[in-house]
Amino acid sequence: MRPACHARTRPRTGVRVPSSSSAVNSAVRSAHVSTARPRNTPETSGRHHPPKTSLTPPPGAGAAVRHPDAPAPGELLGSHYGQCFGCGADQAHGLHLEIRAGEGVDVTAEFRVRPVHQGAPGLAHGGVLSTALDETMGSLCWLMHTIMVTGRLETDFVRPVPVDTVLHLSATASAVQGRKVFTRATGRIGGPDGPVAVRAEALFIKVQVEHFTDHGRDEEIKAAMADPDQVRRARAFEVNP
Ligand SMILES: CCCCCCCCCCCCCC(=O)SCCNC(=O)CCNC(=O)[C@H](O)C(C)(C)COP(=O)(O)OP(=O)(O)OC[C@H]1O[C@@H](n2cnc3c(N)ncnc32)[C@H](O)[C@@H]1OP(=O)(O)O
Repeated sequence: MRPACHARTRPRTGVRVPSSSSAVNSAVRSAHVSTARPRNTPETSGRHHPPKTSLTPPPGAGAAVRHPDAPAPGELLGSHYGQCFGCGADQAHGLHLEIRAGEGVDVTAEFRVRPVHQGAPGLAHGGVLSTALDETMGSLCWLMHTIMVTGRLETDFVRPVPVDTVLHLSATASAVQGRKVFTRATGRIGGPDGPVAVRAEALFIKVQVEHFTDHGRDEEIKAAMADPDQVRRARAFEVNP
């Protein structure tokens, strides 16, 4: 049940489509690239959170703890919501991640990049790769029996990921402090021990189920609450925080 929005900021009007590869090259070369560093202030970010260091667990943060009723190691976690872009089976263009529990507070998953996930020709879109990492880290909530949402996510894109590549994902929760859960993830290509193509660190914030019911669009919330399986899961979270 997570919102996934992509705002297109580039104006569509007045864009010339180059007709040859040399025209493409010159269009690329002449693109204006700003070197100004964005300021991260309450005015520009909307919130007053320290940027980089907030992904590093502070001294005194505790270890993430595997819930006694967490899925067994190797068990498929299943989708939390059929329409989820990351794990839902009902999303035609979604990532269809099937995520498995690890032995600690960790998970693994595989993601095959499809043509609908392209950014550059033949290559996965970086935002899609971030989504795969985000979803994998978000699924750690099942191992801790807590509900959490992404507060901050930082991705390193180390290698390009071609279409049809299987990205071998793994994620772990490194620490917990109050409502903050510190996580990290990697995506490898060529096998589970292959070279790292993408990696991320993220800060998840524990929330109550009202985070979704208060803010989600009514029709989806009503449908989700009418689904007995969703209700069972939401209740399980509330009685086993
Ligand atoms: C029916 C139900 C079914 C349920 C299904 C479950 C599905 C799960 C799906 C998973 C899908 C996959 C996952 C997805 O895609 S989840 C979708 C993407 N994420 C969101 O939409 C979240 C939107 N943001 C919010 O709602 C609020 O900002 C939240 C809830 C995150 C915090 O607002 P809230 O008012 O509650 O808390 P707070 O502001 O007092 O902050 C608390 C603490 O956290 C620290 N902090 C906060 N933000 C940041 C930041 N950016 N950098 C650094 N630090 C940050 C903050 O400093 C403070 O620290 P401290 O002062 O305590 O030290």
